[in-house]
Amino acid sequence: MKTSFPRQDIRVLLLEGVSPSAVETFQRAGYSQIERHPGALPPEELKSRIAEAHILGIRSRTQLSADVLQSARRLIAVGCFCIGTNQVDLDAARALGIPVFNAPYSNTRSVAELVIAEAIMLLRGIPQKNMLCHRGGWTKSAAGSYEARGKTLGVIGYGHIGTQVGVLAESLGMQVIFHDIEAKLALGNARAVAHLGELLERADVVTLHVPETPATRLMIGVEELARMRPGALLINASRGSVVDIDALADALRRGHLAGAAIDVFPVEPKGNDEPFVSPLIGMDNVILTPHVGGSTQEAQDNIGIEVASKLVRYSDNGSTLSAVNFPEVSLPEHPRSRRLLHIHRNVPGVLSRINELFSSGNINIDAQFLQTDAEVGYVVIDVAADETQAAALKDRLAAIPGTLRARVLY
Ligand SMILES: NC(=O)C1=CN([C@@H]2O[C@H](COP(=O)(O)OP(=O)(O)OC[C@H]3O[C@@H](n4cnc5c(N)ncnc54)[C@H](O)[C@@H]3O)[C@@H](O)[C@H]2O)C=CC1
Ligand SMILES: O=C(O)CCC(=O)C(=O)O
Repeated sequence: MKTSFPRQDIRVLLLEGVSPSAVETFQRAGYSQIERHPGALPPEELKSRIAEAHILGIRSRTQLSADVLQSARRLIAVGCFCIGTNQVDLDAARALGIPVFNAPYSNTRSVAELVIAEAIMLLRGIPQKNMLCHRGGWTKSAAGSYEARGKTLGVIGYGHIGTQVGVLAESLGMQVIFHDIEAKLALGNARAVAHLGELLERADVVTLHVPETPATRLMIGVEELARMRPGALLINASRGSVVDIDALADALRRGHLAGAAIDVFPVEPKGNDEPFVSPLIGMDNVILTPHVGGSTQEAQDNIGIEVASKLVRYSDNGSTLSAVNFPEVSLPEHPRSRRLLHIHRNVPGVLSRINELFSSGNINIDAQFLQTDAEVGYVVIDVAADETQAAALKDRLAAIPGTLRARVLY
């Protein structure tokens, strides 16, 4: 397997309409083999395409399972051009020596703005009024229409997005309560509640901002919906797996909830040419959006630059800073040395074999960096060697038992 290349030989595959700003970032760094697809690929095509790619960029729809990743023989890194990384089997990627990067803040504000807009629209009953006007009807009435001021917003998951939503909601005069599994600094006048049930019982508007994890799967089901106040509103711009969508449809049909705004679904179309199917279709009091919480020009431009820069930095320099599944190493430049990267299973004996290789060969090490986690070790070695010597060293490193990936940087 060839794992060391000049930049112009590195193949970058960008799926799901990743922003052109990513392409420009790669090009500016000297990468020329960049392929960009507007949608996600079906599993079999994905497998055959990533077998040839060295760097892969995806958004939320591409499922990188352990099985798919097995096909990625040449892959050196994955970039999730979004916040969520639940679509990637991160452990499987790590076990193959593939770091995964994301953009943890670039679309935070976009999601928060949409959520606040939806809260106001739902409180005013605008979705129903809008639909009726489209059908030639007219409901000029204040019934069921409320100001946001003075209402209680319940934020579930008080992280980057949840806190932004809270700050914006307070500026409208809303009272903010939140529930999180971690102890969180409450911003402004926001208050943590004792447990999820209390939040559901007190909030006029409940908004979800948790990641997809085993614990958040179906965290809002029949019982939780029943605990919400009659006439309350639910907003979900987190992940579709978090809400029992059939139970939600039932609560809306029965009038227990007055409305909902849903951006994420248990099953989402792979691209804009696939049909969207949901039990919520046809409900006038529900705002349905096609997973666009983070889809603004500003967010996508920033994400493109941020994630592509991280991938370029890893590819050119070996830095794994802010990788979500990998030992993090922030590396200086290496202007006068060849840099060798060695990723291995963190088992006894590998490091001594590496050091032995250099000492027995009488090779001068300019600098060495090491970071490990429970499963993976990442060693970076700068040596005074010419290109041929460095390539030979890389081959000998790759032959050490336990090696996952070995690379020499140009
Ligand atoms: N609709 C869209 O386009 C977008 C959706 N998202 C989704 O929003 C999620 C949240 O994003 P961020 O705020 O940036 O993440 P974050 O990691 O900053 O915050 C998540 C918060 O949820 C909390 N949490 C985790 N498990 C929990 C549980 N079981 N119960 C209560 N709280 C729990 C965490 O402690 C953390 O404070 C992302 O993971 C992603 O799935 C993110 C961006 C765009
Ligand atoms: O815009 C996207 O592709 C996905 C946005 C999202 O859900 C995320 O950033 O986690």
